[in-house]
Amino acid sequence: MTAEAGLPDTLRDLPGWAPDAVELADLELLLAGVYRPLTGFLGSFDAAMVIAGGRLADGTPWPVPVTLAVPKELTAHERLVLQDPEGVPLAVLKVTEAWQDPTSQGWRLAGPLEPLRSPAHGPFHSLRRRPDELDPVDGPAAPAEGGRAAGNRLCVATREPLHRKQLGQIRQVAEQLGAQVLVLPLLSGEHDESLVRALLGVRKELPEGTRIVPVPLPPRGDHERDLLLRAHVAAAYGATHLLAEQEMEGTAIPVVVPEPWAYDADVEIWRPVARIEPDHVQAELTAERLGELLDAGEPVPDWFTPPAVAAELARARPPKHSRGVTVFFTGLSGSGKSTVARGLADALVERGGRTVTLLDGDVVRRMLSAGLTFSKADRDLNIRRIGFVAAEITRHGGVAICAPIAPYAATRAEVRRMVSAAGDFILVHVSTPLEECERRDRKGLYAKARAGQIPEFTGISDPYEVPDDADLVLDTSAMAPDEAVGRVLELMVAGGWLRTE
Ligand SMILES: Nc1ncnc2c1ncn2[C@@H]1O[C@H](COP(=O)(O)OS(=O)(=O)O)[C@@H](OP(=O)(O)O)[C@H]1O
Ligand SMILES: Nc1ncnc2c1ncn2[C@@H]1O[C@H](COP(=O)(O)OP(=O)(O)O)[C@@H](O)[C@H]1O
Repeated sequence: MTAEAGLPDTLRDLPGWAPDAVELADLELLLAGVYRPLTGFLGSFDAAMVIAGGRLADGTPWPVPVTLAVPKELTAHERLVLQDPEGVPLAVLKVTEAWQDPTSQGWRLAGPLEPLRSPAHGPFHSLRRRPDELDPVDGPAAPAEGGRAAGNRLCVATREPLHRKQLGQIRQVAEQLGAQVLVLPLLSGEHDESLVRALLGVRKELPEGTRIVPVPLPPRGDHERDLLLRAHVAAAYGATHLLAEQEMEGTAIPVVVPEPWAYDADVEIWRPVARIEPDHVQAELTAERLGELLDAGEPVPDWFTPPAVAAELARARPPKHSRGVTVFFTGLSGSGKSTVARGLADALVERGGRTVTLLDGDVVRRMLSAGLTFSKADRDLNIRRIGFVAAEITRHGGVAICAPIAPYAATRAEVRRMVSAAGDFILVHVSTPLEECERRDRKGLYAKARAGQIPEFTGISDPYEVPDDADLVLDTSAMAPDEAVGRVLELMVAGGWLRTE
């Protein structure tokens, strides 16, 4: 793969590489100066020091390894063009080190970056700002009661919408610090538009002059290091304080933990708990209860969150009966996947109210995956393709029914992750024993496999990893097809994906 035409001649012959989503976010932040003092991807020594002790090799605190994974073939080059997923060149990496990750053994490239152009798409791209594009904090805010510190900027870096409680807390802390507020919606690739819209929707509830600047910062899976990184990002954007839910030592700028607030149901107002009369009723809506309301399509109460936020919450997590869902059947050849999947698709179409797409194993092999073999690599690719299509169907609120063998647990888990980012996922293991499948031998394939005419035949000469995470297990040797379909429908009704008839 070489970089696209349109590049300066000197770069046109360089190899190109499209980093994954987290690396691209890192690239954008590196190029924008948000990750200063970092100017490129880390080498082995820096990465090891960061992982072990949260510091670069020169002792500078840095919380997360910012690294770039590449295939081994790309490790022999001195320069590499980094591209977005569509092949648009973003930067040139000047390779200073090719190294192998000691845990995964995967290859990494380190080195400084030379920007070519800024990544220029994604929802709300027009709101993005480099730190140097943000106005400096203008002097002291209009002085209120007594001496306020000059030039304070309070950063609220969030992956969640702000409800009435957080809005009250932010107003209180900003007032105490005399600070301008900077809200950084942290984009992770999932429901980003909803998050930004929900935050724009409450701008008028935030102190005047509040800025909202989306920043691509997917979570790293370690709460503490995530918070440390947020503090670095906030500092790069000129923040003097970071609002957080927990105290933390060693942050780039001080963390401010707001005092607890609650809803005083007697006077119908959110306020600091310390200011609520002891005999007044305090109300809260737990995350769990909020999820239940959204799943059931019930309104989120106005006392909890402004209507603009409630509307975005409902859009990001629609009621289950209209939320996209993938029903993924897995099992041996002849176990009954196609029969039950087809029966389920028919039953759903008959009930109405849902759009249904059936991605049967055999049909996919003729269409999406024509030409693929039954090697492990090709089976995995086949399942990933099915997962990609199912995730898109799910994202658009449809029901995707898939019925491949999908013999490998890790690949099924990958599909579960892809789909779950877009909606819901139900795994049905059609567990009909091999003897029964072989007895049925509808296509005569088992006989051929036993005769050695089909190498790598699942269950005979190729593995099938039995799922331990199935939401439903169906042994069709002991039930009629209608009953098997009925079981899946029951599960979908019980789970709220279908309304009771
Ligand atoms: N070697 C080998 N192993 C398993 N199956 C084989 C093989 N060769 C051909 N077939 C036929 O292909 C169907 C399975 O394709 P899948 O796409 O579902 O398989 S996989 O998920 O990619 O493993 C499967 O269809 P089903 O019987 O519907 O499962 C078989 O008919
Ligand atoms: N309860 C059942 N559910 C599904 N199939 C059944 C059942 N009982 C018998 N069968 C038969 O088993 C065979 C299963 O084939 P198929 O649905 O193509 O399986 P797969 O897609 O897993 O290869 C069909 O001939 C079907 O009629």
